[in-house]
Amino acid sequence: MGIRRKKITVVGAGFTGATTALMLAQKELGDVVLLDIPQLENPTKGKALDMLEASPVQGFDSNIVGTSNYEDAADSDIVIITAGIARKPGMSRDDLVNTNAGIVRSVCENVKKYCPNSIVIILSNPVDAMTYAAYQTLGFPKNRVIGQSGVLDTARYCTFIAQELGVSVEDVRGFVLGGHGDDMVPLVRYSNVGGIPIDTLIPQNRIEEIVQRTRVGGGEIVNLLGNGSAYYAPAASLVQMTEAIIKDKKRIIPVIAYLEGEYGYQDLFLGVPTILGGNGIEKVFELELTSEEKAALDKSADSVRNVIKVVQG
Ligand SMILES: NC(=O)C1=CN([C@@H]2O[C@H](COP(=O)(O)OP(=O)(O)OC[C@H]3O[C@@H](n4cnc5c(N)ncnc54)[C@H](O)[C@@H]3O)[C@@H](O)[C@H]2O)C=CC1
Ligand SMILES: O=C([O-])CC(=O)C(=O)O
Repeated sequence: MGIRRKKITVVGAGFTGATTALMLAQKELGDVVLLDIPQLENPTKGKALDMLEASPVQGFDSNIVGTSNYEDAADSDIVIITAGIARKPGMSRDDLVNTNAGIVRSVCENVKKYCPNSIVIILSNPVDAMTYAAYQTLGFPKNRVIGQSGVLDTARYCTFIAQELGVSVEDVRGFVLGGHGDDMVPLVRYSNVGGIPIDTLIPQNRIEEIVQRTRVGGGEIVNLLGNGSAYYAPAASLVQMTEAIIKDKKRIIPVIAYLEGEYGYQDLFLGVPTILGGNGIEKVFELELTSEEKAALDKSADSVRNVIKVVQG
C-alpha cells in the first residue's frame, strides 16, 4: 500500500478560505480542496488554478482544486469551515449568528456525509457558537470538533508585546483564554519574553493597553479594511492548527474546545489551552486561576453562553 497524501478541504473560498488554501499548499501539508457555493463554482476553480500555477515558481507539490461539489471533498482528513458572512464596521461578531448558523449547519450536513472521519476546524463567526452548532450537526466526538480563536488572539497579543519591547516575536510567549469576543482573557501572569515575565518589563498601564487592544484586535482590522474582516493572520492560525494535527505535533495551543466540567463549565465551547495532535484535541489543560482571572473568564463564558442559546433555539 502506498503512502497517501493528506487531504484538506477548505469550505468557503472567500478571503480567509482562499488565503488558508494557499498557505496550506505552500507548506505542503496535503492536497487542498477549496469549496464554495455552486453560484461561485467558476471563480472558486479559478482561484484554485491560479494558486496551483504558483506551485512551479514556489516549488510546492500540493494539488489544489476548486469545486462546489462535496464529492470532491470525500474522505478529507481535515475540513476547515470558513463559510459565512463577515462583519462590517459597526457590527459585532454576534450580529452574524443567525445567518452563519444556517450556513454552518448546512455545510456540516455535507461534511458528516462525505467526510465522516475528518477532524473539523471552524472559523466562521461568532466562532464559539458556530463550533457549538457544528458539533450538534456533525455528531462527531468532541476531540474532532475544534474552533479557531486562541491562536489568532494570542498572535495579536504577542505582536503587540514584541512591538512594545522591540524584541523578536519568536521569544514572546503567552496566551488568551475565553470566548472570541471583546471580553476574552489575555493571561498576563503566564506571559513572558525569553522566560522573563512581561510584568517585570512593561509598566502596568501599558500592559492594560495591550490587553485592551488585543480584545478589540478583530475590530481594529474591520475598521481599517472597511468592508470585511482580517484574513492573513486568521489563515496563518488555521494553518498552525492543521499542521499540529497532520504532523501529530502535540502542540500546546489555545483552541475552542467542548467543556464538560473543566473550569466549572458544562456543555459550552470556549477557548482553553489544549494539546493538539493527530487525534485533534488530545487534552484540555485546566489552569489554576486567580479569583480575578476566573471572574474575567466567567464573564467571557457568560457572553458565549448567551450566543449559544440562540443557536440552541
Ligand atoms: N474565528 C476567527 O478568528 C475569525 C473568523 N472569521 C469569520 O470567518 C468567516 C469568513 O470570513 P471571510 O473569508 O473574510 O468572508 P468572505 O465573505 O470573504 O468569504 C466567505 C465565503 O463563504 C462562502 N459561503 C457562504 N455560504 C456558503 C456555503 N453554504 N457553502 C460554502 N461556502 C459558502 C461565500 O460564498 C464566501 O465566498 C466570517 O464569518 C468571519 O467573521 C474571520 C476571521 C477570523
Ligand atoms: O473581527 C472579526 O469579525 C473577524 C475575527 O474574528 C477576527 O479578526 O478576530
